[in-house]
Amino acid sequence: MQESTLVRPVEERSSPFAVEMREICKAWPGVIANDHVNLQVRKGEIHALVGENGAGKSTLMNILYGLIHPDSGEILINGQPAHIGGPRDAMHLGIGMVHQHFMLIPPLTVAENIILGREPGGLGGGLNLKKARTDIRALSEQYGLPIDPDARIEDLSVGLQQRVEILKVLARGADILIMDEPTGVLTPQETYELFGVIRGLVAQGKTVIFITHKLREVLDLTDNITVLRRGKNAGTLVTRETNQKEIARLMVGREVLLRVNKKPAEPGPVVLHVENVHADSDLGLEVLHGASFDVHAGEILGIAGVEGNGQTELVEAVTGMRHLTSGTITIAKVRDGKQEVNTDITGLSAREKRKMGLAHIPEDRRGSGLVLPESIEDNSILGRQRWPEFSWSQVVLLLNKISSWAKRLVTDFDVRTPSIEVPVRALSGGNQQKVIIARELACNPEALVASQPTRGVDIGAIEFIHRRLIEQRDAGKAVLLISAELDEIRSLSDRIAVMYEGNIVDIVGPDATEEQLGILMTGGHPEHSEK
Ligand SMILES: Nc1ncnc2c1ncn2[C@@H]1O[C@H](COP(=O)(O)OP(=O)(O)OP(=O)(O)O)[C@@H](O)[C@H]1O
Repeated sequence: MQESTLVRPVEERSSPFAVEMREICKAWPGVIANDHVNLQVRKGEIHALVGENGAGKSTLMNILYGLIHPDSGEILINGQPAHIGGPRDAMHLGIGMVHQHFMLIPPLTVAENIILGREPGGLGGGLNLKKARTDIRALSEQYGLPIDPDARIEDLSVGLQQRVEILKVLARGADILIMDEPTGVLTPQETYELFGVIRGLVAQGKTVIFITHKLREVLDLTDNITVLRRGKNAGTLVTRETNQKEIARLMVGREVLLRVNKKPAEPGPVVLHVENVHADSDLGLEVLHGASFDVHAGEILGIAGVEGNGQTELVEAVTGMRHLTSGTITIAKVRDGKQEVNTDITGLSAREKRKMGLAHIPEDRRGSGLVLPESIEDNSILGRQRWPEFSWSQVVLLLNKISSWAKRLVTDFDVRTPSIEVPVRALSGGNQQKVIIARELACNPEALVASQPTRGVDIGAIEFIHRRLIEQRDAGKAVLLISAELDEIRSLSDRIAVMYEGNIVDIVGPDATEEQLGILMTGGHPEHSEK
């Protein structure tokens, strides 16, 4: 993807601003999300908007799209002052937003979704499905976004659903596309394809504002970068004149360790034993075909695999969220380097497994990790309400205990929030993830299952989370790490189990190359693998 770093001719770089946001201010209760923020995006460029979780990126983009009203500040679109009272105004100004969480209706077709909410006078007009189909085909062709207009959204992969979102925005006549972490939900292949699409869009005169936490993507794809830090401008950079280290420093305000520092593992006895596990998918088809592995005390076992090869179901089976059709799972307590008790936890519920010492950082933090409308305080004891230390026998004592517990987690894990009463919905993605990690680690587990632990979180938080996982390992815990990021798997794991078509096909050492792993992940057999 190296050739992709765009070096634009000078004339083009000095083209007029498509978007100019001046001195934008927006305060939420207890936090200033945008504090006199400025953003200048030239027509026809890919502009990266980066910053730590909670830096104010989504707030700024929601203001540009009219979803939030700024307290003060000025917006100019194509050099003209603009009043953006709502998304309808934004659309009229040619601004479109590709949301992080798709806004599509799953049982409807692509064409029906694109028609819905379309502005009269836009593509096709009215509810003429036939015309819509033709127009979608034309747009697909023009921008290199092939899609079947009659496919149902629920039958499409995440990558294709995103394609529909992009088409929807284009069909409404958008010239300026805001993309809020579009790669967060994509596989590496889908990301690669998306980059091709984005390059095609700007080649045809569109302007793209691209929010991401992945600095490699910033360097590969964008032309200029605006960095926000704690609600303020931290800097603007020309992509081809900068590097990961400089961007990271601007984002976080200090040097960030981009590689993981760790000493060699000192593995002890087996803590988590998974043997010959079979389980069915939601549709009743077998997805796990006898997966087996052990995780030892004091080691991180990484699971690598192309997404969709049973990793999600494996995590659910191990943590008690999916029924096993056969197989065995045991967890052992290890004290002073020796196994004390070994318990069969195969058929236990998630709550019972947690009680036996199995902690879980779930993949889907918004769905199964947190209760979004509830406070940090309430979320900090989620799954532990029935534990003896939180007994209801002395209510006042109990409330004080929960409050000081939540405060401690917030301090220890650097959760950026004005107070513990704040609903977790109002926290940024990375801070939500920290609440889950704090809660799970604070119960001193024997084994930790960490599923996509750094998805959607910023580099400062990634460094923090990686350090915590290694601390768990060094404290003699067994850590099972599932991640779609091969770099993350390779830098953290002491051994790497490769998953392919519902099975663990091999377990290799930490020095396996990306290429060797890639071959295993696609069903091949490289020569150098060690059990
Ligand atoms: N609706 C809201 N109510 C209260 N506070 C909010 C709301 N939306 C955002 N905030 C707060 O405003 C600040 C900026 O949040 P914002 O979502 O803009 O950050 P971000 O840079 O997009 O973060 P992330 O990378 O995690 O998505 C955070 O402190 C967040 O908790």
